Amino acid sequence: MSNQVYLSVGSNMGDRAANLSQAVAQLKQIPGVVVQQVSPIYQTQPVGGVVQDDFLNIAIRLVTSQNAHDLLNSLHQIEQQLRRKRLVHWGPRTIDLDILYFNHETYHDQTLTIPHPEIKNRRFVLISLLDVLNDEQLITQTKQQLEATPDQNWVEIYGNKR
Ligand SMILES: Nc1ncnc2c1ncn2[C@@H]1O[C@H](COP(=O)(O)OP(=O)(O)OP(=O)(O)O)[C@@H](O)[C@H]1O
Ligand SMILES: Nc1nc2c(c(=O)[nH]1)N=C(CO)CN2
Repeated sequence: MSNQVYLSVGSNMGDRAANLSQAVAQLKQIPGVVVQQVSPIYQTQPVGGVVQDDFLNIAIRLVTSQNAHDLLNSLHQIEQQLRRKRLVHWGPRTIDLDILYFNHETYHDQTLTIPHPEIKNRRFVLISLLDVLNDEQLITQTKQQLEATPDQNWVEIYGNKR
């Protein structure tokens, strides 16, 4: 379980809170994954210009023995099980699971970019990530990114469910 990973999870279709909790439950079932912390749920204004319903978003801290590509495949399986359909880029979705950080690695190929390139552009990611980070370097960096982000979309606590 040597890899420290942070995820962002979002839903804006159907029973959004149920979608998030099912995604967390399914993450816990993946062999070689231990979920360590889940942020509060945030209700967030859609980022990116597509007119669509508000999202619920969470961030997750986990450790895994899987490599990044195997973890991404596992996340895609969860998305398929929750019947995500990819129709519109940055558009509505029952569930979306993004890898934000994988250790302190940087990586890019056709299927995977780490760190996720949109982190600093998304307040909902920065705010939820700060709830689960336990890495001083990333906490400092994330606070700086939050102060500097041009994203002005609202982000509010949705509830106490985890
Ligand atoms: N860090 C990453 N986490 C998750 N997916 C990634 C990552 N880097 C690249 N991808 C790739 O992005 C592809 C498209 O993802 P997706 O359809 O979820 O994009 P999106 O949710 O519309 O946009 P965004 O990734 O900016 O949130 C995935 O199939 C995956 O291969
Ligand atoms: N508020 C919010 N906006 C988004 C989100 C999201 O999860 N939350 N995901 C997107 C594409 O992944 C695009 N825009």
